[in-house]
Amino acid sequence: MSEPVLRLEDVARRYGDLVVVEHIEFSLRPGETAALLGPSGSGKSSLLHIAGLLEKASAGEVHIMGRATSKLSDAERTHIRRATLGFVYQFHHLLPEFSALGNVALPQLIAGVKKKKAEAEAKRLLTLMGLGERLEHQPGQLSGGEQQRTAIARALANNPKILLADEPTGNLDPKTSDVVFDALLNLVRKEGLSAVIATHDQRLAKRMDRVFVIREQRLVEVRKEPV
Ligand SMILES: Nc1ncnc2c1ncn2[C@@H]1O[C@H](COP(=O)(O)OP(=O)(O)OP(=O)(O)O)[C@@H](O)[C@H]1O
Repeated sequence: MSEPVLRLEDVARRYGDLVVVEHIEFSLRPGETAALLGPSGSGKSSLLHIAGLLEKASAGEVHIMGRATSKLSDAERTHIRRATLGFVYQFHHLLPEFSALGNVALPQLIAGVKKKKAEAEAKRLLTLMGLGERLEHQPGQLSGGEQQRTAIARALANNPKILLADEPTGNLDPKTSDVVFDALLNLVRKEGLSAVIATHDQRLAKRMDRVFVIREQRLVEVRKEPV
């Protein structure tokens, strides 16, 4: 069996006296996709932020590609995050003055990739997301679903190993949500990525390899049975 790309070991998140989650054990292998379900306020975003090294756990350890991260400096955590992780949020956070191509190329340019190569990769990803005809459109000229597909392409632009998505279709109508979710899963599988996707939508969750739910501060694997 291959080593997990992501492992949470006895992780807890507390805010003062409020225990959001505790004793969280989770591991994800290369190429696996996992859905993260749970009622509003149960801690899905908190867990994704901890797994994505955006926040520190109150207790426990986060291993990324086999490396324990809790004792690393902020700079080292940022380095691992940029090299290994891609993020998609409910709201796309695209830069309005840049084209779709520019938005997807930008993280690569920041990482030091040459402009021509960055734009070629941006074009490849946007085309895979069905936006080959929309490369020069600015976010304001794109539909909500197209904006979110651009944000997904941007999350994959630095060739991450793990995609972390927080309600990536939560802001879309059901039909658009299906189209965007399909595009997301297809791209994740084609690129051989692992992914954790927080969602309220059990129907979408069932299309992932594994299904987890946060219940009474704990993470429970429910697989594909009804939650
Ligand atoms: N910075 C903070 N300070 C205090 N409490 C916080 C903070 N951030 C989150 N919380 C609390 O932690 C709990 C979990 O929040 P979180 O955003 O992780 O839940 P969620 O499952 O993602 O919710 P939703 O589905 O509504 O986005 C909530 O009760 C929230 O109020």
